[in-house]
Amino acid sequence: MAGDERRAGIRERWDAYRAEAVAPRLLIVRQLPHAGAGLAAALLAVNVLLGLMPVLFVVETSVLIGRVPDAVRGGTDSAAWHALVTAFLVASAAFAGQQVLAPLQAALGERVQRRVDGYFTRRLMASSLAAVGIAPLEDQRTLDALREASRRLETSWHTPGHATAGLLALVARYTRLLALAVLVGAVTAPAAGAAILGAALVFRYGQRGGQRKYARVFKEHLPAEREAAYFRDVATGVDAAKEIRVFGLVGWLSDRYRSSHLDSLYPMWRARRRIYLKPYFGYTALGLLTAGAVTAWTARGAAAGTFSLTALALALQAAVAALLLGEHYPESDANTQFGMDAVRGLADFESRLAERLPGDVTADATGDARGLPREGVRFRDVSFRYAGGRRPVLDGLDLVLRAGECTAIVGLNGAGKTTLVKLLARMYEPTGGTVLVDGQDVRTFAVDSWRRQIAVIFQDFNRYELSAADNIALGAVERPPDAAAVRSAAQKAGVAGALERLPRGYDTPLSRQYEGGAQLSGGQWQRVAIARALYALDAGARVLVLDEPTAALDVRAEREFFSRFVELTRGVTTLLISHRFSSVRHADRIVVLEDGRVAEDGTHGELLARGGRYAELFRLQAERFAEPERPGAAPAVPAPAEPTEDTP
Ligand SMILES: Nc1ncnc2c1ncn2[C@@H]1O[C@H](COP(=O)(O)OP(=O)(O)OP(=O)(O)O)[C@@H](O)[C@H]1O
Repeated sequence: MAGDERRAGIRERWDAYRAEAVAPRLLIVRQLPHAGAGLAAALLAVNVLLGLMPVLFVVETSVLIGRVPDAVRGGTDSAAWHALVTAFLVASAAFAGQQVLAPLQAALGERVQRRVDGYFTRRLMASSLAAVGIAPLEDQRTLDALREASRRLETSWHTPGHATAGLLALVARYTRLLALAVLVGAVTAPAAGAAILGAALVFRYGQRGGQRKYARVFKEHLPAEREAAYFRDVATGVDAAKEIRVFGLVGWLSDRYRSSHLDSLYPMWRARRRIYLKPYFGYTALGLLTAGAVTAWTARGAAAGTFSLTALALALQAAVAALLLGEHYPESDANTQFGMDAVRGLADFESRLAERLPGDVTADATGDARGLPREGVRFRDVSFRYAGGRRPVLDGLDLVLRAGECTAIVGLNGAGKTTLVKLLARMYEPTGGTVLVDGQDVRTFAVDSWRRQIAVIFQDFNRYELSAADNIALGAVERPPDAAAVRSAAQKAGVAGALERLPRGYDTPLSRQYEGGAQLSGGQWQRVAIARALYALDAGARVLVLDEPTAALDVRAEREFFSRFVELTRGVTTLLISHRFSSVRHADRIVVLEDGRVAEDGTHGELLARGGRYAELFRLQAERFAEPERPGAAPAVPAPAEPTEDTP
């Protein structure tokens, strides 16, 4: 019974060791082909030679010592003297070879590292972009795996490439250890060689196994470290620079950084002492004992006259050099440990993506959506709940977006308006119900084909650090670059003048990070985003989605945009989301979203006449604009941009 338990315990420990130490190493070995067979073979050969050179040095210096008495006796013209010189030259060559090979090992290792990291980065990008929807990229465990995979590449430190080169560098160390142990075994006694090898390996296990345990602790305290990194980034970045100063956050930020940094460091220091310090005494005692025993053995042989001078020098040098190999290998250990974690992170990330998470989008359909919708898009009994969400955001939603019409959606914050857009653009799959395009399930179309029919300006649209022209042309990358279409879209969005006045016109990078780059205002950026959507329309998109398209525009610019809205969206199926009722009233139809479904539906006039939710919200906003802030004071905000004949 006790034997069974012991066996089960050993098996369990072996399984854990295999999962933690063996499997990741095999993963790294599998990266080798990405370094190129020739380069990997060259580095392997250099490492073998680099392992053998110090052994040759030990042998030749021992031979040299052994030849000294005869050479001294024979004089400088004797054969013994020439033999001494030959041993000296070979030892020097071995030493010089080591000096030449070490930088070569570093240079080839760096090439291996760069190639493997290049491959790894491409694979990481491809895997991230392979997610058809965005649900997997919002899952916490998937994100953690992605962070683990990308963190090392961001810092270019302990990357998968470093791990691959580090693993090959171990060949040099172990070749040397093995050869030295063989020498001790051959010269002193096989048992002495085995003892030296065993002691060095136990020492190594203490070092490398300690590193593994330390990496485990490091991972456990990653959240505190991540928090510290966040505070550091906020303090050193430009995004929060204004608020930090205005709210006087400088001292607070430094304190928070310091406390979270120390929170992550203290337990690691404690763990380091526990993992390395105590066992260190045990390993050192074992090393000293082994070295003492082998030395005594060798000395006894020498005293008995069974050892030549060469053998004595060889045995002592080899034993000491072998025992020293039980140390930490700076060129390998941290690199393999943390680089392996990155490789494992990518493997985990890819397998998480392969699992279908709730809300994930299927991409196997091949239907062609070109030219659709001709009749309209229908949300039929659609429900949606975010992964981990407590309540559904959409709950049995029935809504038709008629082709060629503009439908506006209004609703309170969090009503699910943007979620509806994300379902339309197939960022998620509904958890219930169906989205139909001209009566056909949207899932029967190839995702790309359907997305090409949609031009969206998201509320949190992207500001690409690219030229102004590229920022607009990204609306339809499948179309060959068309400068005239870019200018026309900018013109329609009312931003052409501002872009032409930039230092290099449309070629100006829209970021101060680049030389000659320019920074646009919030409103100008929004117009660039509108231009991007209009460019997509020009390229053939049939559905225009505007999620708060004028939130950053001044009143006059908003008015100007909507005065041309009908002309810009003629014949286009448009979905407009806005909290500004002065914008919404331009729509052919207005839908009020509440509790995950349509609460009201009609034209502006109809909804006002009904006196329901829309009328209530409209009135609230109109009063906000119409009422002076203080009795007798002028209105703080300009009056609504549109005529107010319908305003009660
Ligand atoms: N990625 C997400 N994961 C989990 N919950 C989310 C996610 N995105 C939005 N939600 C939640 O879904 C609800 C609806 O959000 P949505 O952005 O669709 O609202 P909205 O009507 O567009 O709001 P607003 O008017 O403030 O822009 C909110 O309660 C929000 O917290």
